[in-house]
Amino acid sequence: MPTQEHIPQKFIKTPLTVGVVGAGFSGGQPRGGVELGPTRLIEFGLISQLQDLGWTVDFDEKFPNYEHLKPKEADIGKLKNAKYVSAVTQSVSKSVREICEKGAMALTLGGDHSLAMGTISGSASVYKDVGVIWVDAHADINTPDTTPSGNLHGCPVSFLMGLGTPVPEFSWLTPCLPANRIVFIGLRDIDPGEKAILKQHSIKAYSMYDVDRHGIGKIMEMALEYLGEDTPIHLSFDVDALDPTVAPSTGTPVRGGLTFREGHFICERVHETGRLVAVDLMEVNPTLGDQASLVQTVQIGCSLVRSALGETLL
Ligand SMILES: NC(=[NH2+])NCCC[C@H](N)C(=O)O
Ligand SMILES: [Mn+2]
Ligand SMILES: [Mn+2]
Repeated sequence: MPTQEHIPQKFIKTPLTVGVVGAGFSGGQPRGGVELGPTRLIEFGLISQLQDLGWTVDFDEKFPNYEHLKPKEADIGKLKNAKYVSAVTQSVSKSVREICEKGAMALTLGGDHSLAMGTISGSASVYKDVGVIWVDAHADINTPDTTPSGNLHGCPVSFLMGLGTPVPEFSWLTPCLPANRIVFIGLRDIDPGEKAILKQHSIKAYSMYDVDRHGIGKIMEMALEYLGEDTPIHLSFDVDALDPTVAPSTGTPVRGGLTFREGHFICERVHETGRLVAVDLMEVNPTLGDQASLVQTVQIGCSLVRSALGETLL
């Protein structure tokens, strides 16, 4: 039974359907455990919570297992696991595209943030003018040339934009995200090469300084105005955007992050536009920290998704 009335959705067909991609993949970074994110989110009741909000949930109980895509020689130069990341994100891209083609909302549960190469290329193949709201402590815009770590979860945005030296193994990923179709919110840990890229391409980015200065309400109005009135929106939410006291179980925590309410407000405000077409919830690593940290982080993951799909306080 729907517990509340829905804001009219401009791009999603009724009856409202959400297609869930459980992307248990950790190859874009070195810490194990983030591949268990989707399993835990679902164990904590996410599917039925979305049904309670009135959504039809299209979800294949058996998670896509990506092991069979794992090549023997995975690295390419300093890019760690690049062949593996390429194969998995290509598969995720197809899943997200198929969901969007049906007029359903695509919800991808990560897994590490390299998966966004797949999710955003998938949504952008259906919605050509999609605007991305990227909520993260990090900009994830290192190129193969600038990455200090070689971890591809720090690189998806540059791959989607086609920046830096092309990597032949990623030739399936044609640039689909112009620099003026993304807004960052929550940044506070940017590598020098990333800073230069953000400047050079005049990319719209709100750091935690900006959130403190203007307040999250104003930041969201500016972000939405920047992307335009009619544009479909893809929300890519890295749980490490939240302060580590709020969401501790994540691989690259950075202090000084978004509060519980600021994180939820972003999701609520995006829902309210009626133009959300895809959501990513990334970097929940239920193996980091103690039991209380795990429960707290997984629960907040579920509630962020609910807010993006229409849960309201009143
Ligand atoms: N999705 C993330 N948590 N990304 C963290 C990236 C950290 C760092 N900038 C790197 O390139 O390695
Ligand atoms: Mn991050
Ligand atoms: Mn990220």
